[in-house]
Amino acid sequence: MAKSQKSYQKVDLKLLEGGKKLPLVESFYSIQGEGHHTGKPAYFIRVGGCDIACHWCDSKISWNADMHPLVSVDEIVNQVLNTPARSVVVTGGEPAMYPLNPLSTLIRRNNISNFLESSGAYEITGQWDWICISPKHNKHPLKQNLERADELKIVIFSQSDFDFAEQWKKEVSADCKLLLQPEYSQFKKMAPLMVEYVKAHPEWNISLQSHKYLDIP
Ligand SMILES: C[S@@+](CC[C@H](N)C(=O)[O-])C[C@H]1O[C@@H](n2cnc3c(N)ncnc32)[C@H](O)[C@@H]1O
Ligand SMILES: Nc1nc2[nH]cc(C(=O)O)c2c(=O)[nH]1
Ligand code: SF4
Ligand SMILES: [Mg+2]
Repeated sequence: MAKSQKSYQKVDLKLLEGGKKLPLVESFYSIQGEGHHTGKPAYFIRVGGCDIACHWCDSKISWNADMHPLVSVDEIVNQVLNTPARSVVVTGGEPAMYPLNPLSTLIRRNNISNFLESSGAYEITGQWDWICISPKHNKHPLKQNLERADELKIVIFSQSDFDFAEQWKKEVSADCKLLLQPEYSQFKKMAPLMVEYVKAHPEWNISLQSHKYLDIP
């Protein structure tokens, strides 16, 4: 059967040797485009595999883990060390589907900060300097992940997502950064509503996917 790009194929966890290897979609040195740390240089590690299937996902290429090679975390982190990067963003796909202890530990052992981007729908393993949770309608985040989130980033696709955002705000810590991010294709429609919402609810801030405007990965 041909490998499908846009369908989820579960990777055999045994092949990952407890997280010493991970399916790697891509890795690149760029600028954190989203969220509280927008504008900071960071090395990105995009892990393959996600079964959550957000219809507007901008990383559908990553859904099928089978499409991407298993790469050792040593090799991945060695690539980081060939750059001046001081921070690493681990994203996907849904990276929390995998044991992340070996990767998170190795990044930190090299005195590099590690940031995680996750839907929060799976138990997050590893030690992280910054956890961004972006809750999804298809599979809700786990309570324990919300409690340890440094940043809550809600994608605003339609008006009802403002209520969705308020629902998750109740579950995060008092110092968690609260961000609303326009779904990219709905920018023109939702951005003006978001501006009014944030002016009326100043605990929320706006996050734009600035890398898309800078035309960088
Ligand atoms: C591709 S996801 C990977 C990490 C994880 N699966 C998650 O969803 O948080 C990275 C970030 O991009 C956001 N995102 C994905 N597609 C988007 C889109 N079309 N517009 C705005 N944000 C998007 C997600 O909500 C998430 O915060
Ligand atoms: N520049 C840049 N910043 C990002 N922040 C989060 C991203 C992601 O896909 O998780 C991302 C991304 O894909 N590119
Ligand atoms: S959870 Fe993240 S990677 Fe998975 S489909 Fe949604 S946006 Fe894409
Ligand atoms: Mg992205």
